[in-house]
Amino acid sequence: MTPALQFDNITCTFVSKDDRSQRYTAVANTDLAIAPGEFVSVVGPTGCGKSTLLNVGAGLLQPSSGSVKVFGEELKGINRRAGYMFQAEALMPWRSALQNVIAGLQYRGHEEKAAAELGEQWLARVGLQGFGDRYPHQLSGGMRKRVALAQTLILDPDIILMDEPFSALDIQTRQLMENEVLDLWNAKKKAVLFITHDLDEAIAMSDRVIVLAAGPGTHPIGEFRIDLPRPRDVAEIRMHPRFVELHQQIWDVLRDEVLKGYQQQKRAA
Ligand SMILES: Nc1ncnc2c1ncn2[C@@H]1O[C@H](COP(=O)(O)OP(=O)(O)OP(=O)(O)O)[C@@H](O)[C@H]1O
Repeated sequence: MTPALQFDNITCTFVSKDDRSQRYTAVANTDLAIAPGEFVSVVGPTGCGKSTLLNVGAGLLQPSSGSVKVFGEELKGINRRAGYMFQAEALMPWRSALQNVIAGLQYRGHEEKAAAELGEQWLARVGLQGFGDRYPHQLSGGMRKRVALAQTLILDPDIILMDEPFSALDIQTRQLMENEVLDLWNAKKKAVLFITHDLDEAIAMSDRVIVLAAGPGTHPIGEFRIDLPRPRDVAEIRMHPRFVELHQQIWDVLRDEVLKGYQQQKRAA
């Protein structure tokens, strides 16, 4: 089957922050393929290159070498078949929740009334019925994330790219959001590339977990199929004996990389 998103031998180098005459290789020779409908998480130590990889998949960053294919076609420019959700707040503070949700439809030239109707449906789907006229500052952090989720999914992307979308939330809200994402994903089965440094979150959500090495030159060093039953409740699945087993196996690979990443950050500080 043609992958929804395929990274072929991706390398990304940047001008080094410490010495501008040097280049820093963030990602090196990375291959990764995500099947249509597959939920793949990428975990790795802080600063290893997870976001860099996601930005390459989004078409926001041109790799130094290698190529990205989207449903078999070479990606040039922005990945229009993908929707994104980033860690940082992405809502426009001057727009109401509804106007934020339908922003992408408006940019694509959809008719206003139909867009607003669909927007209301999506607000209801993420549990925000009746909140459409609130502005971002009038919503809690969890509600703002729900608006951002609706804003991404309303465009019905074939690929969803998420970069630690819930890391700023408290644990209960986070688990609620994770379950909501899983429910929505279960209903439509899109390809998901989910970046996180939280191994529990990665296992609970995914079909497959990829472990990246500490930088420089990060690349996948482990790949684990998550053969846990679905549908899953992210809080309950953590008690499953197979979850504990998988966690142990993946942590065995990830632990050393996290330690290396930590040492590097200490040296850089
Ligand atoms: N535009 C850039 N210019 C220079 N260096 C960069 C640039 N973007 C990323 N880097 C460097 O590349 C490395 C990887 O960064 P990246 O943000 O991809 O890591 P990450 O794994 O997502 O980190 P975190 O887990 O902290 O979010 C870091 O050392 C970062 O400083």
